[in-house]
Amino acid sequence: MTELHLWLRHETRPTERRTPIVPTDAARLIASGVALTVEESAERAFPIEEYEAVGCRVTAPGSWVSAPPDAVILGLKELPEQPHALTHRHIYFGHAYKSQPGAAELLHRFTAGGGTLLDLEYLVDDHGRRLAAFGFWAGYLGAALAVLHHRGRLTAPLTPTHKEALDETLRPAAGDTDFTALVIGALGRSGRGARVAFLTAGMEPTCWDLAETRALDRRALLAHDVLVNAVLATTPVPPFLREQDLDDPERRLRTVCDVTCDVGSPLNVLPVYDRVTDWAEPVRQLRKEPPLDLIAIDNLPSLLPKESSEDFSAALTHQLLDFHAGGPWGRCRERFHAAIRELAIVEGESRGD
Ligand SMILES: NC(=O)c1ccc[n+]([C@@H]2O[C@H](COP(=O)([O-])OP(=O)(O)OC[C@H]3O[C@@H](n4cnc5c(N)ncnc54)[C@H](O)[C@@H]3O)[C@@H](O)[C@H]2O)c1
Repeated sequence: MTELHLWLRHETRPTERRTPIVPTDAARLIASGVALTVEESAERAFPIEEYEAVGCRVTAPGSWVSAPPDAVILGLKELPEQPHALTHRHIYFGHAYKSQPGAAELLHRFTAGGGTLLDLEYLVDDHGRRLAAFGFWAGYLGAALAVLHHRGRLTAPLTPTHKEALDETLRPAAGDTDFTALVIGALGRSGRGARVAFLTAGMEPTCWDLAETRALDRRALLAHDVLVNAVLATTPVPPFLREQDLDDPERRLRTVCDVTCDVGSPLNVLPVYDRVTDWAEPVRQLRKEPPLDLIAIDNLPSLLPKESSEDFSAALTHQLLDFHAGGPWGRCRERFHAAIRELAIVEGESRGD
């Protein structure tokens, strides 16, 4: 029996319909003794009544700011800008440890209030493997959008949907011509999702992972019609595509979906574009002749909010049922304290202390 009080907050992003805990897992948590408060949310893909029915306490959106001090606030994406000082423990994707824009400001908010960030990206097992992630659905959607675009069936703006409806559009139709596809990072979560989507679309992609890119065969890469990049780069490697490859008249490649979206990072393996695309305009033309179109959307799983939430929630619930000071949560806490120390050093140096 754990004495955890979780507070599931409403997401402030208007397009965010996902949630880290779905009602069936809320029931599991409550059955194990967790107190669960859930904020109402018009956007969440799961109605509040389903949480209420399994014993959650329901409260107003944004009321976490006055939650009891021992409550652990749970969400996915960014916190609102107010209040400035963060006093609680917060579980969510803070994007604050890689010098991202706004990272230092966020860490200052935590130090100002004495709160703690338990960043979901850093919830890892003893081998450093992520314990809860949305990667599979990112890859699934990335490949699905690439197929639909390549077949001339992608309509914008994109809106959240269900897997059955998406799969219906993915299945090959009369008049569709065959094409070849390559998934790089094929052994990872996103890569596996991409492979499953291609199979649903009636095709078997070429699959590359670390072993196949060690001595990169760019000619073979450019000989595919569609590329889905799903790598998680941790060290710089030679780029998969360069500007001169885009101008290569022999290039067969026509559609690129960059699930990785590492734009501007020194680890970017596709340094041939400078900004992501979005739901309103999912596709950008990188070259007219020979044509090359890019899809680089950084919130792909939100397009299948129900399925991606269900998977994520199952994995996270498993960890929340074992919420204690050590293990994966202890590592999250240590990572947070390390980030605070690094920030103090960097700011000390920049002041010339
Ligand atoms: N666009 C989105 O909405 C979205 C959502 C979730 C994740 N992502 C991104 O997708 C990427 C993959 O995430 P994941 O959860 O699948 O990671 P993962 O760790 O499960 O898989 C990454 C795979 O890439 C492979 N890889 C790494 N470097 C490689 C290289 N040089 N050549 C070939 N393969 C290489 C690894 O071996 C691994 O199999 C990450 O960059 C992540 O940030 C994007």
